Amino acid sequence: MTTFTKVSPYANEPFTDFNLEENKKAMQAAISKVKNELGREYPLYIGAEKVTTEAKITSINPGNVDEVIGYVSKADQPLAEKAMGVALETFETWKKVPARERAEYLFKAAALMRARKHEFSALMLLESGKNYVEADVDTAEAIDFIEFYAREMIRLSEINETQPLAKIPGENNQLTYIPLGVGVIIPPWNFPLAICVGMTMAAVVSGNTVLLKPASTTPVIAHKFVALMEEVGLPAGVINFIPGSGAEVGDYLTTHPKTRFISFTGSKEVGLRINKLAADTVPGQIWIKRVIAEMGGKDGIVVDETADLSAAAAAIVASAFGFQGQKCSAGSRAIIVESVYDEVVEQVVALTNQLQSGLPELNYAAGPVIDQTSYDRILDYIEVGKSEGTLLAGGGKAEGNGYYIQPTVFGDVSGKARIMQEEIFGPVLAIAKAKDWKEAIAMYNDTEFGLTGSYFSTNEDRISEALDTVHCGNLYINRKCTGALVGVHPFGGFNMSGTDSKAGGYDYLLLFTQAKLTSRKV
Ligand SMILES: NC(=O)c1ccc[n+]([C@@H]2O[C@H](COP(=O)([O-])OP(=O)(O)OC[C@H]3O[C@@H](n4cnc5c(N)ncnc54)[C@H](O)[C@@H]3O)[C@@H](O)[C@H]2O)c1
Ligand SMILES: N[C@@H](CCC=O)C(=O)O
Repeated sequence: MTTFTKVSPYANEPFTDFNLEENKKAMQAAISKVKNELGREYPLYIGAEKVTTEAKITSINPGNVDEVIGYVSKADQPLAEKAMGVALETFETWKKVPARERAEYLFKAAALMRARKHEFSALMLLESGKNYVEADVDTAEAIDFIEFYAREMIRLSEINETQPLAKIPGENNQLTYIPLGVGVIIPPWNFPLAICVGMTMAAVVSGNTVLLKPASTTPVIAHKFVALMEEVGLPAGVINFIPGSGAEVGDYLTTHPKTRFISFTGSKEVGLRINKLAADTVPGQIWIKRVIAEMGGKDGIVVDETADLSAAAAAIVASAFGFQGQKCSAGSRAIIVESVYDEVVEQVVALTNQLQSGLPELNYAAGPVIDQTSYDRILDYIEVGKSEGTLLAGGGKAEGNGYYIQPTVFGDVSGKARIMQEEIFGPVLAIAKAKDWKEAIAMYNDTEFGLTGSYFSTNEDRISEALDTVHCGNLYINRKCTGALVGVHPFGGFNMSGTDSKAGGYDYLLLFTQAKLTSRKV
């Protein structure tokens, strides 16, 4: 590669306005195109080899369970081992590719993804059950991650100029950020493009090679991204695509002596397991594995009596039910000061009752949840909720040939109730009453998680105290607790929400590098 893209200042990818008929039509056309391509087979990528296995993951549309999205080959341990060998070998050449050249592959990928934006969103919508806006936001975030990390790698490679070391006579000192080695990338299904792309690209642009094991419910959209990277000419073996069972392939690679780092986003249970397994050294291992683990949340919105109550109610509903509550940032709790409790709850219930369930491709506000396991778990939690609070909206299954659940609201829930403490990861909102704003903040802080939170108030002294005392990685004032933007709201949580890696922030790439100091006598 010789000619480089001119690098403009980073800016977020704009969202599509689906109120405009032309944009709605463009998305519908993309859905029709993608539907014509459903049911294909997809291979593993191990270096330059495309491997087809007999065992397959069948990916289905959660909103219409008779529709197969695709059949994806499935890696086992011998194939994972083969991919590890290729990734190790490729690392020896990839780590020597200059940072600017590595970034160039990302700029090309971002341009191509932007040109095919609705196609990516349409496939994601069919495979994961997102509506138009949610899918569009996910694709925009994927583009943002690519653009942002490409620029970040360039910045990091020039850091000697931007952050010079203190000078002493007789020495020339330099600090450079070099890659780690082979990493295992394990994304979740709920941001099946953005998080998969962000985690993979951060590792790769930093000079590492990776084994990408996508979530088993959304492997086809992950494949589309891997195929895009092949199209832009990323050398074979830099990204090895190995869908497979988390327990089988995941555990194998987590405990592998040559695994240098594991970048995981998913549930607390799996994150803690990876952290534990990775901490044990095995014969042949000469490093401490680095684990980046972004996990679950029990996020909440606190409303005091001085707040704009209508804005608070709208934010509660958007945060609780966007993508059916299947976001780590979902506001699954609301804690409201008693003097305005009834008024806010009344508005929340009215707004929730307006959310209609139906097929994502017809752009209903409320779509399906991801699979049978989630569906059963969420319905079980709804039954728990019926004994822990007052059912105010929803409360069971919704119509449709898929995993549809009514947006559900429980009121008068105690802070210690299971539905106030445990991540449900579905369209279930628990509301609690607090005697005053201080008690409300204390209730917000009383969980093992600490990912996102919002505080609604117009009182500056309280806002100032909330900024200090609400303990979470992403705290928002007078707005919803979902929707972090790359480069604007670096994202990651405290406590059992993970390692607070701050994806989309200026520290993120440091997690995929090690700093080397060289000192030369002159
Ligand atoms: N903090 C964040 O930034 C963030 C972002 C998105 C989702 N999440 C969390 O992710 C969860 C939902 O996603 P999910 O259902 O895909 O989570 P999950 O933990 O079930 O799975 C995540 C990934 O881990 C893999 N996996 C499963 N067992 C494994 C093992 N033993 N070893 C290695 N990998 C294994 C899965 O196949 C998948 O690819 C929620 O808890 C949500 O809050 C967190
Ligand atoms: N970054 C996303 C959440 C990612 C997890 O699911 C948000 O801010 O809403």
